[in-house]
Amino acid sequence: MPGKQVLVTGGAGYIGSHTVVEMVTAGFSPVVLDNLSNACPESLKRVEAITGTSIPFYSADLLDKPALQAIFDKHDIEAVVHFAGLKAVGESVAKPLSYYKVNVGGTTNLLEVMLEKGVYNFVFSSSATVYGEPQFLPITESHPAGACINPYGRTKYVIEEILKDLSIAEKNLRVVLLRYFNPIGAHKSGTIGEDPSGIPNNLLPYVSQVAVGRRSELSVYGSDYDTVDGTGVRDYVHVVDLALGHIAALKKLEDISGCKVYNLGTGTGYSVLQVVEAFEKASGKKVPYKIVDRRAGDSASVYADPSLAEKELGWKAERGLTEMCEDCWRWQSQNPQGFKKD
Ligand SMILES: NC(=O)c1ccc[n+]([C@@H]2O[C@H](COP(=O)([O-])OP(=O)(O)OC[C@H]3O[C@@H](n4cnc5c(N)ncnc54)[C@H](O)[C@@H]3O)[C@@H](O)[C@H]2O)c1
Ligand SMILES: CC(=O)N[C@H]1[C@@H](OP(=O)(O)OP(=O)(O)OC[C@H]2O[C@@H](n3ccc(=O)[nH]c3=O)[C@H](O)[C@@H]2O)O[C@H](CO)[C@@H](O)[C@@H]1O
Repeated sequence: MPGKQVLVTGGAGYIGSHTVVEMVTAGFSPVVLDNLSNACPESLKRVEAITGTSIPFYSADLLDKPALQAIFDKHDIEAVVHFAGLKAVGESVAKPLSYYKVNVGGTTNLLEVMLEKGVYNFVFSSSATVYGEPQFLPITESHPAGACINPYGRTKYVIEEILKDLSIAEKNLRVVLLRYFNPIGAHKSGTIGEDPSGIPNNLLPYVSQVAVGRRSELSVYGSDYDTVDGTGVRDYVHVVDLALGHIAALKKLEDISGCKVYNLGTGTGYSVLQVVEAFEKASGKKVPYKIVDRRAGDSASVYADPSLAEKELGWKAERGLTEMCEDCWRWQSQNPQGFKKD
């Protein structure tokens, strides 16, 4: 559906902003909704600079139904790519109601408005977190899901189930659920990237903030796992590859019915120490670290079988770990304080 308008919720955020760039390149017309609770308007200004296109933007909340209705009234929306939501695992344990309200309630609001306005194409940001502790590797889409270990993960699983139920009840509805593994990296320009507020929870933002001098050393959570060097193994996927996965999903919506589920990962796992080494090489900076206790809820190894996405979406991650680290470093070194204070 090139040329058609696509509502991108959370489009000012990390994955959303990269996806908006690729949507414009692919000929779609994104319309962004974001309440800026975890993003800066600057990110969209930079997306506009990269693409040379003006992007319609609404500073609105998913929980504000009239605001959602007004956007659908103003634009001829053909599909929705739904990134908006809360994503901090620790915060979800402390504030589960906020997570259920925003992630689940926000999504049901959005779906109600879509159906009311006759919009039936939906792509959802899910997560490998829905698989819980891996029972086998690599993880295929048929791996059992739902045994999530935190409220954030449960909101993703609940939303997936809602979408499956709804796509049975609403015969016109077409849904693609994308289960991301570990998105890292940044756009080649180095002008957009991941900009976490506060102390980063995830590995790459922490490593890059150590490399740029914002933090003194990395804590490596455990070195006694049954992995190549004892540290945790994950499937890191370049955010631009991930963004391209959404383009493939949007195109797929044209020829499916019901709800389809795809893993988006590379299929290769790297340990924490392998990532640190690759980042040091890419940045030319030392990343001091200390080994500490395991983090509660962490698995030894998690990586995808991404072959279904290749077969059915024609999508395959093309960018390797070196490129992910180089691009992450370009963003971090050009924007040491993220979007806010340069
Ligand atoms: N980054 C990851 O590692 C990862 C992994 C798996 C899944 N996901 C999912 O992908 C999506 C995007 O993740 P991201 O890393 O880009 O996160 P992000 O926080 O950068 O982006 C989410 C965006 O949603 C906006 N938002 C939050 N609540 C909102 C609300 N009530 N109304 C309107 N906008 C709201 C935020 O301001 C932010 O810009 C999320 O749904 C996340 O759960 C992320
Ligand atoms: C238990 C937990 O929080 N899991 C979340 C974490 O996954 P996940 O654990 O896969 O991703 P992270 O980036 O947090 O961690 C990757 C690897 O690096 C290690 N590591 C991480 C940070 C650090 O400072 N030091 C360190 O050693 C971890 O132990 C892990 O082995 O982020 C995902 C993306 O937001 C969420 O979907 C997961 O629910």
